[in-house]
Amino acid sequence: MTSTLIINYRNLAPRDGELYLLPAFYPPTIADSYLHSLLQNLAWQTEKIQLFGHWVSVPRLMAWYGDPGADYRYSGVDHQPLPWTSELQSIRSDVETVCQQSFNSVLANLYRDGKDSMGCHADNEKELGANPLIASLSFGETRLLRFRHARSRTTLDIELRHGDLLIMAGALQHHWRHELPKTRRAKQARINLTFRRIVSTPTSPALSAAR
Ligand SMILES: O=C(O)CCC(=O)C(=O)O
Ligand SMILES: [Fe+2]
Repeated sequence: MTSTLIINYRNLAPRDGELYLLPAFYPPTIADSYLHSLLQNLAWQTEKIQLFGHWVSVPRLMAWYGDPGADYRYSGVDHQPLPWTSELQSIRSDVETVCQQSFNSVLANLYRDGKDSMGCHADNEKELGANPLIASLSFGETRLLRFRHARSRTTLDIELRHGDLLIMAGALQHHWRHELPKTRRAKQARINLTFRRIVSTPTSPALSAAR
């Protein structure tokens, strides 16, 4: 499954997982048009999470699209996907071709400026299966994604630019966490689309309550 990636691209992770960067997967003119239409057309929402008993807004906007039933739990909340837009479907198909894997959902993040961010986490939810391949597309402002190796504390910084595709695969989510730090440098908006494959969904209230 990841074999063509291994053959064609250099693995940027020094150990314990796979990380491939395909710079300018979309050339600037195409990336420009996606940036503008996704900004306009996706159902951007503020998510609230419970932190020490208080509800707080996460510092970014989000939207969740996918096949019916591809429910996903993030920020401690179960989410039902919105139906695919034709634009997201066409992007998905481009990403599937290079990844040689199908995706049934996409999480869209909008970082309005450098004050928006994402905290350190691993995409290791049960719904994603053991070694998920996650394809992450960037549009707009350049932002830094920082990986931290759990045991050695090694960090790995990757600059993500307009049109870049980053692929996380293998055992990466078991050993590394990642975050998108705030920065004073970023003035413009950045959109990130992370394509995922949900392999199992909560089937009973007991199961979803247990996670
Ligand atoms: O914005 C990014 O590049 C990271 C997004 C991310 O890690 C996620 O959605 O899980
Ligand atoms: Fe992530």
